[in-house]
Amino acid sequence: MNIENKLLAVSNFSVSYGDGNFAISDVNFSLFDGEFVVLLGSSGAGKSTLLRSLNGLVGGCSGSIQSRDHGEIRSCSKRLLRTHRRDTAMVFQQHQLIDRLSVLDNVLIGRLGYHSCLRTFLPLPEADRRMALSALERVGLLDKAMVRVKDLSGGQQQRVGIARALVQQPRIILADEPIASLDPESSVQILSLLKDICRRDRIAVLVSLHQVEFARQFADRIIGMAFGRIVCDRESLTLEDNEIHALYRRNLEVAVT
Ligand SMILES: Nc1ncnc2c1ncn2[C@@H]1O[C@H](COP(=O)(O)OP(=O)(O)OP(=O)(O)O)[C@@H](O)[C@H]1O
Repeated sequence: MNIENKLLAVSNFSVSYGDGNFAISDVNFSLFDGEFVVLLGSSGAGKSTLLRSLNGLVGGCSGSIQSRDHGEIRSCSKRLLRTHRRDTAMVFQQHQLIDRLSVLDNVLIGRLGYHSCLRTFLPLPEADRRMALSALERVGLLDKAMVRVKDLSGGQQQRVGIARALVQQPRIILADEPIASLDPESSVQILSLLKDICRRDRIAVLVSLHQVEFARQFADRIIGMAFGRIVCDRESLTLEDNEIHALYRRNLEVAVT
């Protein structure tokens, strides 16, 4: 990887939620332009905490998260942090959409970071609406633009979440178990969409998953976590099955002893 393509560098990063335990412990890794990285690890390994930390959403941290574009995000100004969050879109397991709003209005929420608070009380510019419609076309939901989100299936709702992320025009997409509640067919559709965005738009995607087979199928690189630590970080093709299964065995062994 070319070092100039390094979007984020995470060094000696730890998180404690204040109970004396570390949810993340001394983590080091980098994220590069246009790569598709899967975070694997059993429940409680620290995947969500890590993803949320990269967007400056978690307190109780130590260490460094260095952004190529915005510098050290743990100590940057509020203005820079807002820009970093705009450049770092999130896709959530439970979609985090507003049920009573239309699909289009939910996607437009992704544009709010480009406007002042006052401006957001007015209808957003036509250019934003055009961008939102084009994002909906890309995720295959243009015909649902005026439908309320609550009337969509789980897979369709997740595609709205991805369209909302797209209109942020991010450099990075962080997706926290985006297929956790979906059937296998919808899961493949969502991961294929994220991979296509990653490849065609050169947006780095960091996604946490529990499905080892999907990690192998889609990831350029797999980062394995156990007990808040990174225990492997390799190109997915070079990772042996036993290394992946060891990630899950560790938890089992602790549970049994
Ligand atoms: N808000 C919180 N307050 C206190 N502890 C927390 C909080 N959120 C997470 N933790 C703890 O931090 C550790 C890591 O949790 P995290 O949710 O990051 O793991 P995960 O790998 O995403 O798990 P899962 O796959 O089940 O979502 C766990 O021990 C969890 O109990």
